[in-house]
Amino acid sequence: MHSKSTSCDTPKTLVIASRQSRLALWQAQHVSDALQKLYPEAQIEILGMTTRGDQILDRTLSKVGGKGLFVKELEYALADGRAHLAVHSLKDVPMALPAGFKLAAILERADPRDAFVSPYYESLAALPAGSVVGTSSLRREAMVRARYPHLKVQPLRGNLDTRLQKLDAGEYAAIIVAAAGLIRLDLTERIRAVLEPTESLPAAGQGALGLEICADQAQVEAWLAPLHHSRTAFAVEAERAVSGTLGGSCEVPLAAFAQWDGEILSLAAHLAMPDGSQRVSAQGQASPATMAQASALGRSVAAELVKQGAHEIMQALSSRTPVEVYDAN
Ligand SMILES: NCc1[nH]cc(CCC(=O)O)c1CC(=O)O
Repeated sequence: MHSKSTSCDTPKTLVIASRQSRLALWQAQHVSDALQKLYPEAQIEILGMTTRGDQILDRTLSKVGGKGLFVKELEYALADGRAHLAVHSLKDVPMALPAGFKLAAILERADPRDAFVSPYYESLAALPAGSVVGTSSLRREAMVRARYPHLKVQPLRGNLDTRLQKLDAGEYAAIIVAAAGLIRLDLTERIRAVLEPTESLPAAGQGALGLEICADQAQVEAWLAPLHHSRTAFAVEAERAVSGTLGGSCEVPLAAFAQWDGEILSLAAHLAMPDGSQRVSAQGQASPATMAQASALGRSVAAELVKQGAHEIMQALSSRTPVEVYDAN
């Protein structure tokens, strides 16, 4: 059970639920360090867990599971009181959390960009015709196929270390992964080129971490509040609203990226067919002062995508043969 909160305003113990991949554990440790700094007296523990998504990595994940597969076990630990919070890559968190859970804090975003990794070539543009690029993200696949139709895209599964091993084994000429993951794992030197948002628009939430708790744990929420970074939270709220409005899941090649310039939040989004054949895109700007206003920005950009034919693309996508697109990190 959760230790009953008393009137003390510092925690005695905080247990962080985490998946067991190297990236997930790094992220949990990062949050643990930040909490320890805030609460030097507290005992902070990481509870490593294997999720269903991790267990069936070697097999093809059905369309049914999706992002939820990687967060559910962590939510059971929260609900049981075995852990007070769970750390997630926000990109992997479904738009709507199950009843009884909430995101208590969003941490300041790290590098949101995609990274080009190759032992052989310095950029996508330098790859000879017919080169095989590894990625299991439909968004990245659509980008490569639209911009570099002479390249081949092949699925690339597994956590970051596995993906790098497959690259080094010669299965791919290059791979595209999130810069943030490589930077966190001290693999920055593997990045040959970062892809600017104008070239590869990031996925909603990429590079940001979210702390999930039981919705009724107001005391835990208050303890986590100092870690909340509200400019990041507004940006990712706008991005996630695009995805939420379109009914986006990890099966959808949707990009949504919001960036602050002074008091202006600019949001760009696009939805593409993975073969690069069709694409709708939209932008919007606002000066949100509340999460609701940030979300409204996302909904208006989504509405523009719909006007341009997003539903037709979604329709075409859903009639494709399901492919494995999800990667565990
Ligand atoms: N899709 C899996 C995933 N989820 C979070 C990250 C990286 C870290 C982040 O975006 O915060 C990755 C790896 C990748 O996309 O290459």
